[in-house]
Amino acid sequence: MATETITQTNGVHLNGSHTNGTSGPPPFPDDVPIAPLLILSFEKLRNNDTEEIKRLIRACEDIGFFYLDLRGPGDDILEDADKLFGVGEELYDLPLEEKQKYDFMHKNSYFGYKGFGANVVDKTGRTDRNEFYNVSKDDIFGVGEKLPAPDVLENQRSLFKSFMQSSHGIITMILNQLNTHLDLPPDTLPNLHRLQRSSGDQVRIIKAPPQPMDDRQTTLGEHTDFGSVTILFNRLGGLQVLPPGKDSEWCYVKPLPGHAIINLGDAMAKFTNGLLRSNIHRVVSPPGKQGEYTRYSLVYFSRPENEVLMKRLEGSNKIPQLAEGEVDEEINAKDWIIRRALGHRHAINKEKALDFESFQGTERLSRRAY
Ligand SMILES: O=C(O)CCC(=O)C(=O)O
Ligand SMILES: [Fe+2]
Repeated sequence: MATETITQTNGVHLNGSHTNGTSGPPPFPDDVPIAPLLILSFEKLRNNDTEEIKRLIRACEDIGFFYLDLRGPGDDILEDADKLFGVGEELYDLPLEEKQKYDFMHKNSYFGYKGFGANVVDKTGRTDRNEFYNVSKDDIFGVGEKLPAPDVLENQRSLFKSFMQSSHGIITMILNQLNTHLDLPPDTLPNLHRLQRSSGDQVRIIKAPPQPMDDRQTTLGEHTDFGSVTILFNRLGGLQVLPPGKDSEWCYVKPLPGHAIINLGDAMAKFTNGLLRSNIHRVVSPPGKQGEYTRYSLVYFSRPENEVLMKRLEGSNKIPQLAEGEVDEEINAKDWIIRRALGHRHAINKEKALDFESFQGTERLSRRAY
């Protein structure tokens, strides 16, 4: 598929709007529980709008998820995202044997392809219902190993580079705002996430086909993200978050055209000893009639540079002390992410893949009741 023709698929404009009432996926239903996430403006945040920054802090402390309205200053990344959804469709149309050539788990790498059902999603041993492909930022920026990739991806390196650069820019802005709020020494957080240094940053493109009506299971098991800040583009529903609180229930995150969904990961919870929240989420079948359609999603995961330790940061009076007798594990971001990302791959872990505790990130912190 040529890049010029990928702006429209199944009657749905890839920015999420419905273009005709007949052939495209139906709108997100209005009778399912929806997470009340704050909608923040990229424009206002970048211009240091005081009220918007307060809302950012509230979102990062309370639930660790928010929408970011990208329209205007983020039009470039919105366009890149549209194109990458098209690239994703081409990628998953490749024959399975071709895609499997790019599964690098046996080399202890989580970059490249993960086949349908390759991860265990719960303690009973059920497996996931999606395929995904991780493209490494270090590879695209020439600061790490160049991995083999299919032509549909090789031919789009400049598109990946542009999308990664914009994503990294948005994340740096968010990290700067959090750095100021936390009273950390200037640039502490951005300096742990430099674009030209080796890290586990990656783009992920996910495909989840429609599931049979009578057998709809979790597509992507519940988890917290492994790194720092995640930027997510959704077209169809299916993402759910478990808000804080003892009796809380899973709520859908409704996709909004022109907006990204942003969430914090384990590193931000570890750096701030739980002051900032890395919230549990999962993906299920898209709700209502959307469940009859293939769900693609696009993600940028930012992670601390490889050698950064996943522990409470020094230098801020706002970050709570560790509890008496508590010590942070001495593990760097690289090993943390490998442990979490490859832990549930049953082909390399056999029965160990069911030992969920040993691959946990900050889920327990996320489950804390207020
Ligand atoms: O597909 C989505 O909406 C979310 C994916 C996700 O949570 C992940 O890949 O970590
Ligand atoms: Fe996630």
